[in-house]
Amino acid sequence: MSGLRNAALVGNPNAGKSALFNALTGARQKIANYPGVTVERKAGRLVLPSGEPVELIDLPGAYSFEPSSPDEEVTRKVVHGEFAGEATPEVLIVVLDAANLEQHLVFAQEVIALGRPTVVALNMIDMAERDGLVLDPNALEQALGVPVVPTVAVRRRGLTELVAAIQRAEARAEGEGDDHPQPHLTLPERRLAAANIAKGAILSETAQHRLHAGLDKVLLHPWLGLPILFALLFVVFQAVFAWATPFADGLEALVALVSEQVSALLPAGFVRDLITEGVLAGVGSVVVFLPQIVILFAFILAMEASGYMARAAYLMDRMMQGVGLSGRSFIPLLSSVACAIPGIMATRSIADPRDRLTTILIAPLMTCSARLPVYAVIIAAFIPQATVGPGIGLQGLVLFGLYVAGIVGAMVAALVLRRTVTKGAASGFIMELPRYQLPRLKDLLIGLWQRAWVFLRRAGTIIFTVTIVLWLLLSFPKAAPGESQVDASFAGQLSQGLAVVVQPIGFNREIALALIPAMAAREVAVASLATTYAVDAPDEEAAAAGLASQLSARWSLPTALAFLAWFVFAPQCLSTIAVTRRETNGWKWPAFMLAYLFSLAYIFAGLTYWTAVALGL
Ligand SMILES: Nc1nc2c(ncn2[C@@H]2O[C@H](COP(=O)(O)OP(=O)(O)OP(=O)(O)O)[C@@H](O)[C@H]2O)c(=O)[nH]1
Ligand SMILES: [Mg+2]
Repeated sequence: MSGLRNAALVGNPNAGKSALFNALTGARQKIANYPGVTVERKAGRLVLPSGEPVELIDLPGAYSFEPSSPDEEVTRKVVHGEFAGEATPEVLIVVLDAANLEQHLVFAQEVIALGRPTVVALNMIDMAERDGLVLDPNALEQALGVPVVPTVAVRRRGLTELVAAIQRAEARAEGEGDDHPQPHLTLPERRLAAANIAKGAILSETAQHRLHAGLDKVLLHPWLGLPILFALLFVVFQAVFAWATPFADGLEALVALVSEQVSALLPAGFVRDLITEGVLAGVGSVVVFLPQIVILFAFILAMEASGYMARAAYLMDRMMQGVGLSGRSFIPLLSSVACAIPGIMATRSIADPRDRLTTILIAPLMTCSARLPVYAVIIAAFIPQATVGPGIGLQGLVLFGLYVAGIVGAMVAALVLRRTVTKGAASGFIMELPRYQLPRLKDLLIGLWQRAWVFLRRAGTIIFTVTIVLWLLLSFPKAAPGESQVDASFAGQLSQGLAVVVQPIGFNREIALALIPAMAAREVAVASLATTYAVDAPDEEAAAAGLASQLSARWSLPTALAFLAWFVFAPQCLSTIAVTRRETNGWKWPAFMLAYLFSLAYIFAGLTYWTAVALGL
């Protein structure tokens, strides 16, 4: 063979190929702790102990020779000698992550089966040791039929042995025909073999490592994984209602007590009404949902800290591919459960611009925590506290349904967008799973405190301000005797036009009135309704009744259901629109987002209302 001898580093992403390449050639390839760092071939020079130079090629990581992304395509072409201007590598150096042996052996077998002179670098031995794994390189060598050299690329351990093995392989390449191509196994066969080979090569593992591997077997099971995820989410929403009720009742009683005290202490008039009808009724009606927010986030934070959330993204990947997105969109969408704003910012990690735009456009459909008070107050007012099965509360079930409606809406929207406005194919997704960990109580409490604080600060700023402005607009001008105060007020008159528009979908005037200030923040809808009914109450006693009982007395069930459907879709949040403008550099996409979400909200609220009316609910 003429020219320089050559050898190529192949293996799964994040195995340490580039780290080995740098250590062997003195190059400075970028290495980083996530898969997909190297995306093109890079060549360097390695001098063998015999003094002969070899061209060493660093390749992008791949999971198989059936490429699913452009970087994997590069790997396949180079190895098969189809890469223009590149000779077929004589020697293949398979790099394995010793701590993820079973996973990495799947592709390794495919490489070895080519029958080319091959050397296996059993890399990251240090990580395996840290995990409590003791490996037997000889057993691995026997099973694979090629030399295996343990290495720690970043500490240059095992490099001399590896270079010696490469030299022997180059010598074999000269002889040619030493290694025989092996029969091609199918993917399931290779998976099974990988499991067996890994088992044979692992001398001992700690109980903890076994536990974690066992957990993954169940939680990531192709059939069981998703049902377990959904069952878990179901439990979360049950808990949001079941556990929060006593605390929410307590808070509500406290707000009522303060309101009573204020009424008793202050003389009747402007200030007293402002405090009781505006601040306490309005802001108080939102603050009582603090326990629910805290419970929801306790679950989310625990799932994140334990390492389960990354696995949920992994599970969702297939489903996301089905609608033209990848698992990479999962984390931004999941953050949107807290709030669409950090969710939309998190899309910066999505490389494909169309993937990213689609994710931004559907992020507001994920149920953000600002919607929780809206949902919760309507559910408390209209859905009985019944159980529909052993331990399954109807209220929690409805809440779960609303979250699912948001997710389904987002997926359908993505599907449609990917076929129309943001046309394109799904891009691949790879993700290394983090270690399982018991969440630390202190971190959990800090996280919860931060969430609670964000919620309370919103109540004390945006919601407080908007509610006071609304109260002023509702309270003036004063109604003539016999006339309704809301009818007579500025706010009442202002909302008249909107009331006509939303009347066909079953919304009454108070809802129309609530929709405008709720653009500032969704929770304001609750505060606004509470303030409106407090101002409108015929007497003190009616005014003091909680918002839920006011609603159940004044609204029909179809109206309440239509209101819920509206909030699943409506983009009632100016900050989300603003952040979309910033992230997409213009008004085109936020305008599009507003238009399609309001249309969906109107259509689904209307459908819900008229279906409910037709069913005689
Ligand atoms: N502890 C330890 N870390 C290693 C070892 N080898 C590589 N790493 C680290 O593992 C990470 C991945 O290494 P890379 O060399 O970028 O992996 P790669 O196989 O080139 O990955 P892609 O280019 O994505 O295919 C980096 O953070 C390295 O510092 C090792 O032997 N021990
Ligand atoms: Mg690399």
